[in-house]
Amino acid sequence: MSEFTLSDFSVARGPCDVLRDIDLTVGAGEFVGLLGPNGAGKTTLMRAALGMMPHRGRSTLSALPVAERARRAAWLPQAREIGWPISVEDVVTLGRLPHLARGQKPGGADRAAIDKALARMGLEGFRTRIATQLSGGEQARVLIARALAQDTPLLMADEPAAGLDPAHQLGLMDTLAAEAARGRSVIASLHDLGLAARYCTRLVVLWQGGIAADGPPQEVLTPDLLARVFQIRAYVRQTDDGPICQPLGVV
Ligand SMILES: Nc1ncnc2c1ncn2[C@@H]1O[C@H](COP(=O)(O)OP(=O)(O)OP(=O)(O)O)[C@@H](O)[C@H]1O
Repeated sequence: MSEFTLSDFSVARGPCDVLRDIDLTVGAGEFVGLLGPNGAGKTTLMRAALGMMPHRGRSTLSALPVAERARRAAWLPQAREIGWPISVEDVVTLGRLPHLARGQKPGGADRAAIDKALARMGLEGFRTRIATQLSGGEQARVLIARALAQDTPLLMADEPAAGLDPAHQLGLMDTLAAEAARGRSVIASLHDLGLAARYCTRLVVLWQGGIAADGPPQEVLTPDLLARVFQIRAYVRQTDDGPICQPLGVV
């Protein structure tokens, strides 16, 4: 089942098209790593697809009424700062708002989703902490937990691993992969090609306004693509632990 489709999708920022005539469909169970050098349009694609930015062409998400969109897609933006001095539990509870009628209090199913999201991000001991008093990486984990608690068929995340320590990066990628394996669609922009190769079921590479490559990691991360798009050479191997991609140098 397709959770998300873009057709003839173009986005202008300033006088130029950043994305031109993109066609992309993401199905249930896919964990898509959205790759591309700085400025390739990864954030633009996700924000415009969600209807947060004007675009031409069609996005099945932005076509939905706002309330329905929030039940279909959770969004984790690149900026990870939490603005209000409220508890971690209250921040994560905000993820349940799309499922509540106006003025309705969270019920048993909401509490269960909140508890599960806190546990997935290793935040049970942080419940009552004031979110603004946490470290940058801890705040990032709280916002990821909020997106998980939203419990939507689609999860879109802009550089979710940025700022996390190695154990929490791996834990996060395990979590996102598990969400996809359970039938959700996950789209995450990533700069870490190693994490992308290891965890994503599919990589979509944006470059020069279009899709330069789209497929399983081992088919996408070729020496030619790495040199042409990323200007790097890398060690890429299939191992018992999955594909490994370690950048080695600039070409
Ligand atoms: N307000 C703006 N006006 C004009 N151009 C913009 C504006 N915002 C972004 N851009 C340009 O749009 C292009 C795509 O930006 P975008 O943030 O989507 O890239 P990205 O792939 O997410 O980059 P990064 O990896 O650096 O986060 C960039 O060239 C950027 O300079």
